[in-house]
Amino acid sequence: MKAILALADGRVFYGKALGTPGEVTGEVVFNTSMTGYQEILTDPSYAGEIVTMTYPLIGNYGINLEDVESVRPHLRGFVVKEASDFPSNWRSKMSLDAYLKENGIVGIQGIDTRALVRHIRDKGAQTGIISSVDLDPQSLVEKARQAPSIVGRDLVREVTCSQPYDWQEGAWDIESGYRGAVGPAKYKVVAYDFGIKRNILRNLVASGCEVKVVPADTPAEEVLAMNPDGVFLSNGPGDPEPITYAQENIRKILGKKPIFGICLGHQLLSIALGGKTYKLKFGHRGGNQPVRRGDGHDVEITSQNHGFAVDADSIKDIGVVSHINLNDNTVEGLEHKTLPAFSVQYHPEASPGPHDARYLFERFTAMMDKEKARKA
Ligand SMILES: NC(=O)CC[C@H](N)C(=O)O
Repeated sequence: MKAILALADGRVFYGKALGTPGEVTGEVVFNTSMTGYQEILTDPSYAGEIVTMTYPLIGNYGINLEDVESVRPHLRGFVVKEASDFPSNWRSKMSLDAYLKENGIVGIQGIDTRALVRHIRDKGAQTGIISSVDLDPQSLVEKARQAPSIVGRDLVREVTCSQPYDWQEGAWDIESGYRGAVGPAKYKVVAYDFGIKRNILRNLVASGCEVKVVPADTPAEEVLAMNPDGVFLSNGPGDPEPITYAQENIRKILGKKPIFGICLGHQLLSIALGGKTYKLKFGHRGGNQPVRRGDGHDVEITSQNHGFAVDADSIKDIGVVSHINLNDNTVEGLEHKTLPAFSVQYHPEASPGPHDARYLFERFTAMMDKEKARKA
């Protein structure tokens, strides 16, 4: 079945339908990871986005039931050069195409993804449309132009949980799968779910935390009444600016409990501190983003997925920029100058991606230890 990907600026790509036939609009972005497509599909941060994989063959190890970051795929559409019809892996349960169909995700394959990515890098990420039901390029470009932009929209409400819940799953092991906690929990953590990835929760459990996940709009008073040792701010989709309720809650928790934020959580913490965010030209999405730690020569290779960033100047009076992206010198981490609060723009839980930054979970537990000792 034929399919078309059309961009709002008029560029059109002709390919074949992948997954569910239909039509979707979203912000067209690209991810340079060579593997990890299951984690990418199920990362709620991709809500509202049409994700293009730059690696040319996707789906070759199939779909298993374990490598998921949430219950279902959240991205709007999926673009690949070639989807493998012959997955091969001991854990594989179905093909990529079957999984996309089962979850109602519209995709396209067989287009020149290199040309698409060069176009996005030159012109910037923009709204696009995938369709296998309307094959008129002009009509599709027009629909892409009419579709809502990702800027200024609250996408968090679409992905956050509706009720609080406890999380118990820990790290994965090749022999036994996901394990529970390794010993009795030392820390009580409340995690704000702005679109949380499961591997963050697993890392918290593996670091000795008992975790309660709460909906994105849970009032700070309720969180403080649970008397946690620390509060975690999760990743999530879209523009951080319109998520004002979260910024207000963070302001109320700041200084009362240690805070650790990842990605959207980092952006929300920065805004809560008086900082500003802006939209990057085409974002950072992939598993090999180089990040410099501190002022020295320590470099981490990191997993990233973000289209917005924190303006360095806007936070210089309240925070120290702890990490910098070496590709474009953008802010990748922030530490409050006086209060126990820090955050990173990238993904230390590394799902998918390298594990260089796992130490940040220990930094959080060390911060909670210090606070406990100070209050004892
Ligand atoms: N992974 C994330 O949390 C992404 C944060 C935000 N939605 C951005 O695109 O910048």
